Amino acid sequence: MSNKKAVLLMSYGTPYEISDIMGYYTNIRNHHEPPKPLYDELVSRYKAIGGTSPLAKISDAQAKGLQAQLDQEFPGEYQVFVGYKYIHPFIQDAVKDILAAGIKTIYGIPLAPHYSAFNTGDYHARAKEVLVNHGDVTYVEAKSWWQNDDLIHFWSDQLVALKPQIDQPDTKVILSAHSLPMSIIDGGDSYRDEVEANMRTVVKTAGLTPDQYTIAWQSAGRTEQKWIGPDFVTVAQNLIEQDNIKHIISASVGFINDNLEILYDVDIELKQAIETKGGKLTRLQMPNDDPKLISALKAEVLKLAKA
Ligand SMILES: CC1=C(CCC(=O)O)c2cc3nc(cc4[nH]c(cc5[nH]c(cc1n2)c(C)c5CCC(=O)O)c(CCC(=O)O)c4C)C(CCC(=O)O)=C3C
Ligand SMILES: [Fe+2]
Repeated sequence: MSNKKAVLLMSYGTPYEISDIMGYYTNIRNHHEPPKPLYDELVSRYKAIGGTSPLAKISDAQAKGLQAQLDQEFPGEYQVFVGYKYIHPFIQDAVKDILAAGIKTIYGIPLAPHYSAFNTGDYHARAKEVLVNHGDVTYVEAKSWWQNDDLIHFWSDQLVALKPQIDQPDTKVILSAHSLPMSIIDGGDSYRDEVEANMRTVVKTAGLTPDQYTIAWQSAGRTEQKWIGPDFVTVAQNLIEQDNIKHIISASVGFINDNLEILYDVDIELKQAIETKGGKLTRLQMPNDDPKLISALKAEVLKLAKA
C-alpha cells in the first residue's frame, strides 16, 4: 500500500525502429495486417523523416519534465508512467505496473489535448479495463485540456511574435489539426468542435482579425470515406493561386509534438505543395517538452487531484 499517486500519460505511440512498423500499423488497423503498398508507403514516410519519429523521445522528456516539476512541489507524492495505445509499453501494461507498485490513485491524462471518444476516450477505456477487478483503485480522467492558459499562450505568443508578417496582406495563417472520418463526427464525437474552439481561442488571444487566418485539416487517411475538410494542402494552394497569398504560416494546434504528421505532412508535403506554387511556408514550433507544456500537464494533474 502506497500513498503515492500515479500520473498515467497516454498516447498513440510510435515505432522505435523500422522493424516495428509492421506490428504497429497492424495494431492501428485493428489487428489486420496492412496491404503491402500501404505498408511500403508508411515506411517511406518514416524514412523521409530520418527512419523513425522523435515522438518516443519527446514523450519520455514530457514524462521526466512533469516528474521533476511535481517532485519539486510535492516531493515523493507522484510517480509518472507512460503508456501507448499501439506499441509497448502499452497502456494496459503501464496500469499493471502501477498496480504492482501498490498505488491506489491514478490520474489518466492523454498526451492529446482534445477529447475524442474514438481516440482519447479509448485511451481511458484501455486503462480502466485493467481495473475492473480492483475496486480499491481510483481512476480519475482528464477529458480535454486544450483550454489550459499555458498551452493557449504557447501558440498565441508565437503568432504575436510574427504579427509584423501576419499584418502583411500577402500572408495567411492556416490553423490545422488531424482530420477524422466524417462518420465519427456525425456519430456525435466532440473532436471537431473542441479543435475549432481551441483554434478560435488561440487567434483571439493573439489578436488576429478574421481575414488573417483560416481553419483546415491535415493528414486524412487515403480511404474512400469522407474525412473532415478542407484539407490544408488544397487550402494553401488555393490561397496562393486565387487570393494572392505568398506566405503561409502553419500552426498545427491539433498536436503537441513533433511527429510524423508534422515532420512529414507539414515540413515535407505541405512545404513542397506551397513552394511548387511559388509561395513560402513558416511553421510554428510544437510544444514538445517546453516548460509551458509541462506546466499545462502539471495544472491538469492538480485539477484532477482536487476533483
Ligand atoms: C485524430 C488523430 C490524431 C491526433 C490525436 C493524437 O495525437 O492522439 C492522431 C495522431 C497520430 N497518429 C499517428 C500515426 C498514425 N496514425 C495512422 C492512422 C490514423 N490516425 C487517425 C487519427 C489520429 N491520429 C486515424 C483516424 C487514422 C486512420 C486509421 C484507422 O483507424 O484505420 C497511421 C496509419 C497510417 C496512416 O494512415 O498514416 C499512423 C502511422 C501518430 C504517431 C506519428 C509518429 O510516429 O510520429 C500520432 C501522434
Ligand atoms: Fe493517427
